[in-house]
Amino acid sequence: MEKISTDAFPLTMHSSEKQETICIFGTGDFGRSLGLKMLQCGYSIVFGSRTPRMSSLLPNGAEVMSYSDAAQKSDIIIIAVHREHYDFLTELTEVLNGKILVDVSNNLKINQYPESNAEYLAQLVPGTHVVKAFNTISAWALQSGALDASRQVFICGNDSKAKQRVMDVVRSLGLTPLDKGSLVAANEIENYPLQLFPMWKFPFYLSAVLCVFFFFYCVIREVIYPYVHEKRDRTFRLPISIPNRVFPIAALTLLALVYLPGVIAAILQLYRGTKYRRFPDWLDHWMLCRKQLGLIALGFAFLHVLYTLVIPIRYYVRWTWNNRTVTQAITKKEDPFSTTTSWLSDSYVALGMLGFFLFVLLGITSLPSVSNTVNWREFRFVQTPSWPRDELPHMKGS
Ligand SMILES: NC(=O)C1=CN([C@@H]2O[C@H](COP(=O)(O)OP(=O)(O)OC[C@H]3O[C@@H](n4cnc5c(N)ncnc54)[C@H](OP(=O)(O)O)[C@@H]3O)[C@@H](O)[C@H]2O)C=CC1
Ligand SMILES: [Cu+2]
Repeated sequence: MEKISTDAFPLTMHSSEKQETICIFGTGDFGRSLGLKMLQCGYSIVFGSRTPRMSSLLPNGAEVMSYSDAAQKSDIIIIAVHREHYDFLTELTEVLNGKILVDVSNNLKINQYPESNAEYLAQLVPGTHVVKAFNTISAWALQSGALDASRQVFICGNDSKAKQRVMDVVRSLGLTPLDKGSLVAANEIENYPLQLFPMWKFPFYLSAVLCVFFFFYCVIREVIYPYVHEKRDRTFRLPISIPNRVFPIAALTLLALVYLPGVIAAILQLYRGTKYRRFPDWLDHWMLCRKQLGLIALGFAFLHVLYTLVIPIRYYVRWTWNNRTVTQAITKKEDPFSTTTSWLSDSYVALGMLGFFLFVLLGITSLPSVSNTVNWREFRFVQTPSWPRDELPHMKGS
C-alpha cells in the first residue's frame, strides 16, 4: 500500500501516528474484521498466520506472514486467537520480548478458567506488556459498521504506557476507550459479553416487589374485606380484575422511577455547580437502568390493555359455561362443570397471556444484548465524561 506522506495532511494531528504498523495474530473472523477496520483508518496491517500462503479473504492491502516474521514488524500485536491455542506463543518469547500484546479473547462461560485470559497470556509470555481490549466489540459489528451504540472499548493492563498506546489506537478507530485499571480487571471485562441482562436485575426485582405488594393490598381490600364484613364471595376478582388494577399502578410507579433520577441528578448538579463530577453509585446505577425500568413499565401498560380487553371475554366465558351446564342439565347428563370453573378458565387465559407476553418481552430484549450491539451504558442523559479531567477546557489551569 502506498504510504501517504504526513505533509499531505498538515491539519490532522494524528496522521503521522496512523502510519504505524500493527500486527494481528490469527486470520480468523475477528482478526480480519479488526484488520479491515484498522486499514480503513490508515494503519498498515501485518497478519501473522500458521499458514500464510493459504490465508484467503484477507482485507486488501494487508500483508500475511508467519507468526514470528509478523511479530518483528510491529511492537503492538493483537492476539486474535482463542485462548486454548495460546501455547504457540511460548516459542516466540524472544521475538515478543518488550512488545505490547493485546488480548481480545472471550470465554464461553463466566469464570471458565481460574485466571483471566489476559493474565494467562501475561504468564505465558513474560517480558511482554499485556493489554486487554476489544473483547466487547463483535466481528460482525466491526464489519457492518453497526457500532453506533457500542463504541466503548474496555481496557486494562499493568503497563500504563502500553495501555496509553492501545487507547490511542482505539480512539483513532473512532471508538471510546474506557480505562478499567490494572490487568486484574481483565476477569470482569471478559465476563461482560457473557452477561445477558447486565442491568435487568434491579428493575426486575423492584417490579416483582411492587406487583406483590399491590396485589396483596388489593386482595385485602377487595376480597378479604368484603368477605369478613359482608360474607360476600369476591374471589372471582382474583384472576383478572385485581391484576388489572395492579398493572397500571406498577406501570405508573415504574414510569415515575424512570424520570425521578434525572431530576435528582439535575438538582445534584445545580447544587454542586458542575456536571463533571461522578454521581454517587446508587444514583449512577439507577440512571443506568432507566431504560429497563421504562421497558418493564411499558410491559405492564401493555398487560393492562390486554386485561382490559379480556374483561368482556370473561363474561362471555362465564356465559358459555353456564349455557353448557344448563344444556347438560336439560339433557340430564352428568355435570362435570361447577360454577367455580368460570374463574378457573379466566386464570388460564390470564396465565397464558402472561406467559406469551413474557416470552415476547424476553425475545425482544435479549436480541440486542446477545449480539452485543447495544451498550446499555450509553443510555443516560448526563454522561460521566470518559476523558481525563484536566483535558476539560474550563478546568485548565484550575
Ligand atoms: N468473533 C468475534 O466476534 C469476536 C472474537 N473475539 C476473540 O477473538 C479471538 C479470535 O476469534 P475468531 O477470529 O472469531 O476465531 P476464529 O476461529 O475465526 O480464528 C482464530 C484464528 O486463530 C488462529 N490460530 C492460531 N493457532 C491456532 C490453533 N492451534 N488452532 C486454531 N486456530 C489457531 C487461526 O489463524 P491462522 O489460521 O491464520 O493461524 C484462526 O484463524 C478469540 O479469542 C475470540 O474470543 C473477541 C470479540 C469478538
Ligand atoms: Cu387504565
